[in-house]
Amino acid sequence: MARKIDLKQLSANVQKAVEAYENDGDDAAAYDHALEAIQKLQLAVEKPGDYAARLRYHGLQNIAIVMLAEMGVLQAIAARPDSSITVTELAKGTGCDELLIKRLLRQLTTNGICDEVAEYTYASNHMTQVFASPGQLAGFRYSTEQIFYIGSKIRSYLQESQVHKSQPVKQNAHQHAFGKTFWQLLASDPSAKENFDVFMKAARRGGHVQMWNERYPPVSKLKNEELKTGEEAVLMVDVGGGVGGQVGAFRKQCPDLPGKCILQDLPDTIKNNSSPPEGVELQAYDFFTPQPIKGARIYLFRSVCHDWDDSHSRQLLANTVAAMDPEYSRLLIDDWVLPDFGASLKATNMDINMMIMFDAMERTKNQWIKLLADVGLEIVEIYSTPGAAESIIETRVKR
Ligand SMILES: C[S@@+](CC[C@H](N)C(=O)[O-])C[C@H]1O[C@@H](n2cnc3c(N)ncnc32)[C@H](O)[C@@H]1O
Repeated sequence: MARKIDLKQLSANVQKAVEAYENDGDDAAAYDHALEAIQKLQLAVEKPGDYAARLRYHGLQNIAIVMLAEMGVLQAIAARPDSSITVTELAKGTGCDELLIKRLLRQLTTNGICDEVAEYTYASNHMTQVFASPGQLAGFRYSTEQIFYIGSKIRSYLQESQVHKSQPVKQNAHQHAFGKTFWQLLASDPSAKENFDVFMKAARRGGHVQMWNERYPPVSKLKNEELKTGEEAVLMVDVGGGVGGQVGAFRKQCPDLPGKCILQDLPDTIKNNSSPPEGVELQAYDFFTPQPIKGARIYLFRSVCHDWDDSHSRQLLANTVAAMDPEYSRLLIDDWVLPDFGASLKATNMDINMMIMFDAMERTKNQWIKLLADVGLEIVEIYSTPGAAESIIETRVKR
């Protein structure tokens, strides 16, 4: 039965939502509402077959972006923010084939990633500047090299594993495709490892990411607390903190608070960290072993548990819980807290990403409560910022 759709109402909704966004471009909720209204209208207008084709060929856009980035074309356009550039100039400047550049840029301009201002002449726009940045390009490489490859094996994965029939997972989809876990792959492939670290360090969700300390109001009250002092006192440990963007931002915000700030990650990540954050100590640490830093004020796990299934998450959390001072320490999780109804596409994308990479997941509030209780933690408060993807879950040792 054909659905009855009130296009007039949907376009009136768009107008209203866009006006609200125009009035306050910094209002994250207004931004989300505007995009949601536009998407509803687009889906109401678009014919199902066209929508299916759009999704089917979506990956080709990622492929074109990666090719143009490898060729240096995207960066060359972005390097000229105030003037246009012809295909002949691009071919000369990059040493790449003119016809290939024309074909790939035809694709990119239809997507608005740069502008076609005259025949075979292109200009950078606000999208080009962001898309050509190292962090975004690392993200596109990750999607083509990791996600697409797993996608090419997903049917054989289901057939062999029968996970969809609730069979226990012996291998996750990444292992099935690559013959190794994601972490083993990074350990054996320095270029994939470097790419992943660049991706993680960047504002990978398009510049809307706020650092944890901007989304966790109690940071501003730390100065009023009686914090531990002395050589051994530790203010914050960023566990599995990657290259240290989060702990670095915190140290910068609170340079005068007593206690060390420590960045922990796998030995290779620590060894390869060429620009460690100022005022932060680096420590190689495997979070499946006992936490060596006892009684820190804050232990942060940002985008860590979502990489692991419940059993591994319990192990890695328990290692730090054992090191906490029950009165003084707080363990913070910075991850998605999914709603039980009406999850966004951003959230569901990340959940499926975690499923195929790690047989892991983004969790709902009830799933977090259960997982944290299993390791002896209780939730003090969940801080969610409008427009931000993840929430900060503040926990303490159960009383
Ligand atoms: C998704 S990244 C998140 C990085 C960082 N917290 C952030 O939000 O940008 C997960 C991090 O966990 C680290 N990791 C993976 N296995 C680990 C282990 N066994 N011990 C310590 N860190 C580990 C990875 O090297 C990576 O830096």
